[in-house]
Amino acid sequence: MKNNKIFKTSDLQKLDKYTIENEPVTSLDLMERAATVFTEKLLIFFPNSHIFNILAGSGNNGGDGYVVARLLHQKGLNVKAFGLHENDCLSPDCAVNRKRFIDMGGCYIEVKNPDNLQPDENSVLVDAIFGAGLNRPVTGFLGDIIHRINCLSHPVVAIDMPSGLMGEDNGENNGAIIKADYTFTFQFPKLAFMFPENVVYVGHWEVLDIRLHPIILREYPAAYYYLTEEVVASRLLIPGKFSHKGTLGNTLLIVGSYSMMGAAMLAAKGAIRSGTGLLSVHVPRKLKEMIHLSVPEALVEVDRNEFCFSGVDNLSRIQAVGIGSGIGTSPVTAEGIRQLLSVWRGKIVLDADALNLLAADSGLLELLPKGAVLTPHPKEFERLAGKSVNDFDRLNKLSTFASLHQVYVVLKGAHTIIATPEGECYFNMTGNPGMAKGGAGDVLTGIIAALLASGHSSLDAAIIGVYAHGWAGDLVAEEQGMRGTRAGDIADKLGWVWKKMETYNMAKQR
Ligand SMILES: NC(=O)C1=CN([C@@H]2O[C@H](COP(=O)(O)OP(=O)(O)OC[C@H]3O[C@@H](n4cnc5c(N)ncnc54)[C@H](OP(=O)(O)O)[C@@H]3O)[C@@H](O)[C@H]2O)[C@@H](O)CC1
Ligand SMILES: Nc1ncnc2c1ncn2[C@@H]1O[C@H](COP(=O)(O)OP(=O)(O)O)[C@@H](O)[C@H]1O
Ligand SMILES: [K+]
Repeated sequence: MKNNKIFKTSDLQKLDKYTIENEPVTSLDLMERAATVFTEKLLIFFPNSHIFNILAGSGNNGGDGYVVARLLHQKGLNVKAFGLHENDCLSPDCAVNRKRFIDMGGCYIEVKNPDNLQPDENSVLVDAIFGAGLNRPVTGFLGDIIHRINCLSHPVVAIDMPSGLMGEDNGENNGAIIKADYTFTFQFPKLAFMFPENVVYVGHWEVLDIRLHPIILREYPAAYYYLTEEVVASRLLIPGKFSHKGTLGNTLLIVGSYSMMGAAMLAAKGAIRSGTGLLSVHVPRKLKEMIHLSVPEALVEVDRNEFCFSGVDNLSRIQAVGIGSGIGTSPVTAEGIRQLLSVWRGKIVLDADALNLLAADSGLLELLPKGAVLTPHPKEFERLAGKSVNDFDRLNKLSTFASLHQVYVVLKGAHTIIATPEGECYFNMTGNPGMAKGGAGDVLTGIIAALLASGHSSLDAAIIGVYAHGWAGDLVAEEQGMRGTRAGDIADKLGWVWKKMETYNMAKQR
């Protein structure tokens, strides 16, 4: 798990230095390696383009740009490099590579005035002005250049980072930032790529492996991680030959109210597809038949109240509770939750209205068992933790909230974030906008509850559940497109996802 780290861009120099000293490799060769994988990727995305204009700054990002220019030139492609240097103070590797490009007859144009930047028609622009070395907002000459590039209609591909974007916090970044269509970044995704507000700059991004030293990647600390199939699948518990419904956990879902019955069914469908031995669904009396009909495998437990949740009596055979989807926020339900949290110290996942009730009464928050999993979307999280000024601020609030209350918080979004009480955050990489539909979150609650009941820790249930849910959504989108994706389809595809993870897991064990 610890290998998929999102380091800070300011740590990059140390990772770089360690690699250079211990591989060993010269910094020039490392630059050559990085620019080579970038060029390969560029040509996959633009195989039929013959005109490339490289926009090169004065640091090592610019150095990469000059190497890319040389490699494209060597392939016989039409390349022009624009030198965007405020003075002639280039980094040593940038200077060497600019010279190499010019010496081999490459077309080099030095731009001293933004108006003189005239890219070729139909060219692909490669942004190599700034990368990870950016340490202040871009203004002045280079700011004007960036504004000018953003007004053009050419496709823009950024090397490592869109120039002007800080790796982490852009809250106070009022400088110019390149709006790239693609960003091919080195070794690990940068934290800023995870934030919705930066998608306009980063575009579609991919990580390129430039083989920084494996020891430093493993040892160097990070607080942020991203999820991959390998790390997620390895956490999934596989039922043994002699497992039976009694050993695979009994999940209790407390879901639904008279006006929100669909949420109950979707959560139940998510759970029943996620390996729980038994599923009990606690619903108001009015919903009893619907659960029987839509999820016949579930045991249905009926609330004393006809229309909404008001309390549970017997939790003795339950391994995990999932509560919230469609329960409403009536005072009766708030009292029911208080009663539940006063007695239940085991595994629990809380979603939707359960979170809204916690937000309305901090006394309830204090009753949460240690290690509870909360699955808010951004609005629900705002109710719990207050407004955030930007995405980076929200991330900090998320971490603080998880540590303060000793809970795992799953902040749902395009890159759902799982924040732990220890201050770590895991970013999910599966899922697609087709999942932005009512009910998708209810399915997730069911999945996480079932994973908790079947023996997974809170962290593993959250990580596996989020990843699997997004993957199932991707499979649905592949088959029938994003527009037609329904929340229920996500639940139906889960079987495939578990099968793939189990196969992966078993192949690893062999
Ligand atoms: N290990 C890896 O992953 C590898 C990384 N490689 C590549 O190196 C890139 C990082 O290179 P880099 O450190 O030279 O920084 P880069 O972004 O080119 O900036 C240059 C200089 O600009 C300055 N500056 C900062 N902000 C400014 C501003 N607003 N306006 C004006 N000036 C500003 C600042 O210097 P200062 O002015 O502070 O002295 C800074 O040092 C990385 O993104 C990747 O492409 C690969 O080649 C090999 C392996
Ligand atoms: N653009 C997106 N990319 C990936 N996943 C998404 C996207 N939009 C929404 N999702 C996922 O869909 C689910 C929506 O959940 P939620 O907002 O709680 O909906 P509901 O409450 O209606 O069930 C979350 O798991 C979220 O991560
Ligand atoms: K760049």
